[in-house]
Formats: sequence, structure tokens, C-alpha cells
Amino acid sequence: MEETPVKVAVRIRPLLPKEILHNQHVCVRVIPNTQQIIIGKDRPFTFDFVFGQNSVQDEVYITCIKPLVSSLIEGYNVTVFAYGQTGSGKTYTLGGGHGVSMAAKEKGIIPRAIQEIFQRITENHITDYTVKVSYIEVYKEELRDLLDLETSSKDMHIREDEKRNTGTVTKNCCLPSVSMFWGVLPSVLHFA
Ligand SMILES: Nc1ncnc2c1ncn2[C@@H]1O[C@H](COP(=O)(O)OP(=O)(O)OP(=O)(O)O)[C@@H](O)[C@H]1O
Repeated sequence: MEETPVKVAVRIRPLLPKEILHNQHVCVRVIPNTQQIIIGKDRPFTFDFVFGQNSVQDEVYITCIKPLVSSLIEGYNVTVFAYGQTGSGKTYTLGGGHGVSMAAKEKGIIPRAIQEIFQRITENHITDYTVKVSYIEVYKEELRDLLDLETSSKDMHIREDEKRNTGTVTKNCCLPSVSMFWGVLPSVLHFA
């Protein structure tokens, strides 16, 4: 079968203590040894990767993200996009909590990917790399620069990047545009 450029993973989070307290029940289950989940009694859905309630951060990173970091280092554009309703676990999976005191095993995709990118760059003595980072929140139609909260959303615009065929965020119209990376990996790796 032809390899598709877009892969979709689903992660089921465990019930939160408050949900257990309110006697709520898990309505999604993984069919063992498949990439399928069943919602309710009989609605199956198939994904490229399925992570159940007991899945850990390391597993998600190694399976879905590590190969993308390798592609990134080789010069390809990659994007990781977390999608889900509020409280479904996007922040947990991407970042894995707040603060520097976070346990290593709790770290999510962003800190793991950044660590690996810089490790790979350090190991490579032949190529020069430039790493740029942007961290932008898109809420409804509003953009917010999370690294510079003073920037007015009116000064930020999404523009089409014809070369990359992706959305690009430009700020103040005078800065060089950077490819928007949906808050996951450094936006552009330049090779010199
Ligand atoms: N895999 C998981 N294991 C344990 N706890 C989890 C997991 N995923 C999410 N949680 C917990 O569930 C709660 C909601 O998760 P999170 O804040 O990541 O959701 P979100 O999708 O980012 O929500 P929002 O869109 O509102 O920001 C948090 O308390 C988080 O710690």
C-alpha cells in the first residue's frame, strides 16, 4: 500500500479523578492488536496509531514523533498537529504539564523533540544549522505570539507560502516570515 504523507494517531486519556467522582464511564476502547477503537457499543474507527489509556509519553514520542525529527534533520518539512475537544489531553501530550520540575517521564512531545534536535545538531560536525522557534496560539481567528505577549494580534497575519504550500505567520510585515509549526517543533531548520 502507498505510504501516505499524513498520519493520524488517537490517544485515549484515562478518566480524571473528578470524572470518576461523578461516576462517569469510559466510552472508548481499543481493540487489542489492531489500530482500531470502538466508540460506544459498535462504532469502530481505524487510525495509523492507537494509544490506550495506559499509554505513556515515551511511547507516543518514539512511535509517532521520533521518525519525524529524523526527517526534519534530513531537511524535510514536518508538522505535528494536536486536535481535540477541550480537556481531551492535547496540552498533556504536547507539553506534559508545567514548570521545569516536571518528571522526565512526564515530558511530552515538545521538550523531547527539542532535546533530540539539539542533540542531533551537536553530534553533526559537518553541517551548520540555524534553529528558529515561534510559538503561536490560534484561538478562533485570533493569533497570539506566546513568546511576546505584547504583540497585538492585528500585527500578525497568516499568509500562504506558495513554495511550501503551508500557512505562514508573518509579524509586523517586516520580519522574515517563518513557517508555522503548530506549536511543536522549531519552525525552520536552515542548512548551510
Ligand atoms: N494521557 C493522560 N494521562 C493522564 N492524564 C492526562 C492525560 N491526558 C490528559 N490528562 C489530564 O487531563 C486533563 C486535561 O488535559 P489537557 O489540559 O492536556 O487538555 P487539552 O486538550 O489541552 O484542553 P484545552 O483544549 O482545554 O486546553 C489534565 O488534567 C491532564 O493532566
